[in-house]
Amino acid sequence: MGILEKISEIEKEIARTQKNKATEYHLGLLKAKLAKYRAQLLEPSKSASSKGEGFDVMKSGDARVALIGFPSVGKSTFLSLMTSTASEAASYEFTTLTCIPGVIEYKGANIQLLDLPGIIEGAAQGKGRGRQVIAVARTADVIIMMLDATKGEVQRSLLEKELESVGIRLNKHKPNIYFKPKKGGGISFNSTVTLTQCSEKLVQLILHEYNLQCRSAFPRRLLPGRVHRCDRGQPGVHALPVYNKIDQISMEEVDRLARKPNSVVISCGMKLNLDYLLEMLWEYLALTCIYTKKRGQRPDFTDAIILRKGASVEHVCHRIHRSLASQFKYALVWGTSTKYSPQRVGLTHTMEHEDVIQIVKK
Ligand SMILES: Nc1nc2c(ncn2[C@@H]2O[C@H](COP(=O)(O)OP(=O)(O)OP(=O)(O)O)[C@@H](O)[C@H]2O)c(=O)[nH]1
Ligand SMILES: [K+]
Ligand SMILES: [Mg+2]
Repeated sequence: MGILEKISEIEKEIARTQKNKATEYHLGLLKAKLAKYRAQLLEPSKSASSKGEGFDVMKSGDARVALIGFPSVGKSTFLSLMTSTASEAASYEFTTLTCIPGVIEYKGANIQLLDLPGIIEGAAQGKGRGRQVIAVARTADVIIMMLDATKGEVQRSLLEKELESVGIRLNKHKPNIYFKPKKGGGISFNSTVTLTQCSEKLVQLILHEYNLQCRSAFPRRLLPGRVHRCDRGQPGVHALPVYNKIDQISMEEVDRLARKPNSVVISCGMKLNLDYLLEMLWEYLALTCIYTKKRGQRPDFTDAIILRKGASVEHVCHRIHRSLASQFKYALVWGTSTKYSPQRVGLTHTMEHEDVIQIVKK
């Protein structure tokens, strides 16, 4: 039996099982199985990826951003506008059939931007190219959820549903369950709220289904009737909702969309608000630019070291040279991360955006 058939079998069984106290465990297990199979749908299949379908794009640059959305919302138009790569755009759906990479150069960073085919409802279950598209999306640091401003709110919730069903975390939620590897093995159960709809035993069964016995679980909040995906500590991908084509709607409507939490409104056609989108993207990516300086010389502002937010002096050392950290004596740092400029710091000092660093070796 293929995965799709297994999924539909389980869905049927869930539908015909009466929901009550006696069937609670059974239903919980069915849902856990369902979640497991759906996740398997996204695992890259050897046959699909080797056929040169253009989905195996090499990661390059300092970060990766994927454009996800329904057909004809303007993903390719956006890529062609923001990068030097041209991706064919047209007024018919499914113009783009592969993954097309471009590079956005911003604040000294090279951000890889991926144009992808439009997804359709049910993409998560493997409809259309959904499976490949979502597999690429999972490799991105940030997803731009592109929406057509003329299409109304329903589009956004459909897209969010697709992404959430495959465990792509959207900004509004914190993960409900997370895991920390535990050396001794076994499951230790902890909840930070009173459990009214589920019990420790059910959680243990679900975790067992996921083969996670050797990890400890800390469910924060278990919602009735829902099995939460367990991502085995994988960091989530953050999604930024962007409404395109605002040139087609009224000012009132633009204003309403722009005020929604975490949303950005743009028009690729009229090049409106693209700078703001880049700023938001930069914040979502949380990258930090560090400039280096040699003793007695001015900082080199032409060549920044791009690191994740929260990076330490040690991270900077590793980026410059593999063995630098072992020869490290101290560093002088100028910028917002220090009280004085320059300040003498050690390897654990946390760098901030646009700090200047001079490393002194032993
Ligand atoms: N009015 C208006 N039209 C736009 C805008 N951006 C894109 N379009 C048009 O929307 C249509 C679809 O654009 P594409 O860039 O092909 O959209 P896509 O999301 O890549 O589509 P698929 O690859 O088919 O999924 C084209 O006719 C574009 O010219 C915009 O800001 N305003
Ligand atoms: K199109
Ligand atoms: Mg396209």
